[in-house]
Amino acid sequence: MAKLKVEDLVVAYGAVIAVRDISFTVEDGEFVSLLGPSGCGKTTTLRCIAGLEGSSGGTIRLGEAIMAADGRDVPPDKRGINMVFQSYAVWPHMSVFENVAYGLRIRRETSADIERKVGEALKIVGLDGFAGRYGTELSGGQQQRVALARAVVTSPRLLLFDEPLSNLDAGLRDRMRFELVELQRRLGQTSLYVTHDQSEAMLMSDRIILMKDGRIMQSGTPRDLYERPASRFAAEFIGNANIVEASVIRSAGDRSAQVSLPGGVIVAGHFSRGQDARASGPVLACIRAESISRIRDDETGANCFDARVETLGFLGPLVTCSLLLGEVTLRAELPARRPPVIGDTIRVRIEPDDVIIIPE
Ligand SMILES: Nc1ncnc2c1ncn2[C@@H]1O[C@H](COP(=O)(O)OP(=O)(O)OP(=O)(O)O)[C@@H](O)[C@H]1O
Repeated sequence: MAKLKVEDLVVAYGAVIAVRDISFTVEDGEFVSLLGPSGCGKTTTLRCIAGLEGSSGGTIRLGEAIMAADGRDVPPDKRGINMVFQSYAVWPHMSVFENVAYGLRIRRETSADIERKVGEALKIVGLDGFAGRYGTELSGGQQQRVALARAVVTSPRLLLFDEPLSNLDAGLRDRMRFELVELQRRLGQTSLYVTHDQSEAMLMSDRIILMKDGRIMQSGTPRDLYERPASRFAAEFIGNANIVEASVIRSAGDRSAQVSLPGGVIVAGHFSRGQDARASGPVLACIRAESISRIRDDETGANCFDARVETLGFLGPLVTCSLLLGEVTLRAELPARRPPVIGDTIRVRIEPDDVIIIPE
């Protein structure tokens, strides 16, 4: 296992620049996700690290070794990196045992070692007892486990995942997310994971690198990105955010300010990096659906408002509704136990700390 260091990486396909000068590290044993919308360059970055795509500029280091520099790339089979694909890529004409043993046979390991290592890898992924089955005799989830066993059996220095769970049905995908992280933690395997699914990245990652148009927009722990989005893009991509055009009118100390929204004033207590609670002017206020709570009709204080219920949808434990506050419509999620009715005026509160001010 080793630390991955990517510096100023550029990948161009002719005139199309897929990755624009990005830098990041994945520490030894860390699980990091590249997250972003379709076409943002995450798969290209991953494939370039694997050596399946050439770099056009920048450096990729794994531990002390240089994998790519100045457009010169080490071949994929010399990198000590394994990759798990969305398509499983399990060979149907080979048994599970042979699928997993393949990388060890290429390395000319002894039969005894192959037997032992394949046995251990199949046990790790919960497939002991399946060694003799063929690829065609396995479910999608089982095939994905074979792909995982094949990836870990050679103890690579780095594991790469390209949307490995997106072909599985919702229930199995949920289970495999937890299993995969549990496996990664147990093996202490340095891992880089590509996904466009924000909840998957939030659930699984030590750190998330959020990409857009070939660039890194923000990186940090899932909590950092959720609580301190640095841009409208980050606020909208991660979690349920209402984004409202606003203007800081008066500072209320170093860490909070009064902010005017269409039809009202709200106290904001959270300022994203680069935003100063003392500076006035146009900004965006980010209010997450789950930070709006219903209170008693007679409650007063900072950020207590009357709101008219305009739409309502049942989500099981919660109802999702649009609320008209002043002239602003906000999406809120409220407990379903005592649901409001469309047309009701209800009293709500928004914690000042849950109002995040981001650059316009
Ligand atoms: N072989 C190629 N030739 C030309 N352009 C390419 C090639 N592969 C990718 N691109 C372009 O590079 C950009 C980044 O693509 P990439 O596949 O890395 O995005 P992505 O974020 O992984 O998207 P997705 O989630 O849809 O796979 C896109 O604009 C894509 O059209």
